Amino acid sequence: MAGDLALPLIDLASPDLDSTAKSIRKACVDYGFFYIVNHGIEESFFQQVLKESKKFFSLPLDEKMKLKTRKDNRGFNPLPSLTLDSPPEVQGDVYEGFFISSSKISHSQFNANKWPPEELLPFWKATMESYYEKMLAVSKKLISLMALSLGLDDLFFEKIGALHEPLAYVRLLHYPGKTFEGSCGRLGVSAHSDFGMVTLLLTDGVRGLQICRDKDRSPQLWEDVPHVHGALVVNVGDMLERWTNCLFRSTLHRVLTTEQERYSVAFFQDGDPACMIECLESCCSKENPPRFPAIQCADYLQGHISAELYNLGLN
Ligand SMILES: O=C(O)CCC(=O)C(=O)O
Ligand SMILES: [Fe+2]
Repeated sequence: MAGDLALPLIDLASPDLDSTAKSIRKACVDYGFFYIVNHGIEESFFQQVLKESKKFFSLPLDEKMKLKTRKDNRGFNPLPSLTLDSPPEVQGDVYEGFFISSSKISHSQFNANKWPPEELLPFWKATMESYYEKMLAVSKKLISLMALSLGLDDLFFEKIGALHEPLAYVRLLHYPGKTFEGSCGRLGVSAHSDFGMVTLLLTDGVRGLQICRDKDRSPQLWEDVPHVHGALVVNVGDMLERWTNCLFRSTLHRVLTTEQERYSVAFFQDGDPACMIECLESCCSKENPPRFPAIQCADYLQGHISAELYNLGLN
């Protein structure tokens, strides 16, 4: 039976950094999911981003397909989205998406952003670029609080280069609701954990997101993550789970198909490909030795990013 979860709510503007760090640590250990409020982003801007996203997904399919994502992992992916291990009879997840990354950095294997024509959507590019920059700043603040929560210097992840030229993405998601025939028995997004450092998720109030706190429990228990007005949902990704030697949890989550259309916007902070991911000393001991060898972020991402491209039917 699924139920509503009362996830921890963290106030990013609290002057008491120690207490904020403690709450973040507890949330990352207990759930790997929490809300942040007072992150500095106006609700009206969230509404603008969701409105622009809706305008894009409302364009005719041939217009959207002009921006189809290629090997660069940027642009449009049409509905339905296939998963890596989908058997042929499975028809894929019921969402369409759009990926945007940094306009400044061009890591060799990744190209430039794709944008819908200005004549069609005049404020689109500016809105999305601004959202990307704002999310980048919030993710950095959050990661510095996470570092504090681990007994490290607040700039620890900056100093080891993890945030120098980070690979990060805004992913607009549209779940079509009952306008799409054939949702029956399918999921909006199949069960997965995010592979990066942290994800910041903006939701529009339509239900659908669920988490499974114990993936080994049988049967699995899926709990609803309700929308909280003005808040962003944060989740720890596999990369940070690895850094913290599994102290922080990268929790399984999924999205149900819904009657109503649903829009969400995820921001994935995946770290700088040049940095090393190595279990933190403060998370290891004689009794709890490192569970993972050190790995360069680029090598770690390789498998995941190509898996992601595979998901989009590109390989
Ligand atoms: O749309 C949502 O609520 C979650 C999407 C998600 O989990 C993802 O894009 O990784
Ligand atoms: Fe996710």
